[in-house]
Amino acid sequence: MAPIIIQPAITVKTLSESPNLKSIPSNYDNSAIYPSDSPVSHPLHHSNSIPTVDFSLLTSTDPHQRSDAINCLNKACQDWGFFMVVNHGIPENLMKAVIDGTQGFFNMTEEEKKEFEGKHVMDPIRCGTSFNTSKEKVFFWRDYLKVFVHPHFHSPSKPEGYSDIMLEYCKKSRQVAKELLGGISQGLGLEECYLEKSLEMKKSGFQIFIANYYPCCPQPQLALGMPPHSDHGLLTLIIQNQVGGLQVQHQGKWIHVNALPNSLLVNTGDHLEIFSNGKYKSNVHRVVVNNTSPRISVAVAHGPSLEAIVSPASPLVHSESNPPAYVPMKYKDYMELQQSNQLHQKSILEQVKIDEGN
Ligand SMILES: O=C(O)CCC(=O)C(=O)O
Ligand SMILES: [Fe+2]
Repeated sequence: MAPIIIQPAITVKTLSESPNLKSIPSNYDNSAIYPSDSPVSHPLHHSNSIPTVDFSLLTSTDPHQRSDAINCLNKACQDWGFFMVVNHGIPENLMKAVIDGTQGFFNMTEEEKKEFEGKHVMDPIRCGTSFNTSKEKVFFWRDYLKVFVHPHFHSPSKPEGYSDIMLEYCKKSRQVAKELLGGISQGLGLEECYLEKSLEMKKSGFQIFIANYYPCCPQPQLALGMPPHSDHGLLTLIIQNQVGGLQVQHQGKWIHVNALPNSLLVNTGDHLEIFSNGKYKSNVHRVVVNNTSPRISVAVAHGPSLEAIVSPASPLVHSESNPPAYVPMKYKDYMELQQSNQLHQKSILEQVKIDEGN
């Protein structure tokens, strides 16, 4: 049985709404563990600009347009592990409905939300605060709802209409992820469907819907919404309520993400790093909070089948010139390990990495 998560008595949203809250409780003060480090760059000048992938070119019938888009996508995976997708075809009103429905979910009373709390890290629906309060001494300024949505669709029964919106959005998001992964597969020199086939994604690819609520924080410089971490899986697609806070690590610097309206933000995950044998490093990102506007984000992670044993793709490894750099591991075991521990940098990926020189 997967480990149990014990939740704090109240959510951070309720805590943030306490009258006259001027400072944060010491168990939310992350400044000793994560001291403010290097200055954060706003991507204004060219070298810092976050890559943008035009999805309409990737799906174009013109082979030149498609091949340019594939090059752009693969360069983004190699240089950043993070990119924005525009012209993705997911309707604006559906994206807005997802954010509004998520607001509705977190607006429910503590008692109503308790019903969806879940107990174990592999429960298909669970909401809570921080990341893993059973393991953390200091909590993050974040409430979450995590729902397994593929191959079996789950959803909380409240608020009304949320489930239908989630279903529609997750379907569309899966389609976008499939096209991106096809382009990535080709960019790695493989057939378009190689990745999808070898990781058994078509029927049983795992998809998880993660809704995040970062309330206003009276001392944002001391708190952290999410610590530096990489995601499990292959690609995470993120949308937000136009309030910034996501920062990505690039060439040793934190870059603040200014998302284009209606764009999708995409992170490459640990399993793309493993599959590509380290060519595409999973992106490290974090979330900072502010004292003026609550931030809502919805991150949908797309991974292999939970039963797939993920290892570097065999056509990409050569015993002498490019030996496998990661130990094969079942995706389900990897995910359970990540969710059962503290979230920190790439600590789980380090455990499957084969040390150079061994
Ligand atoms: O809130 C965000 O923008 C990112 C959330 C995130 O990194 C995650 O849920 O893994
Ligand atoms: Fe993440």
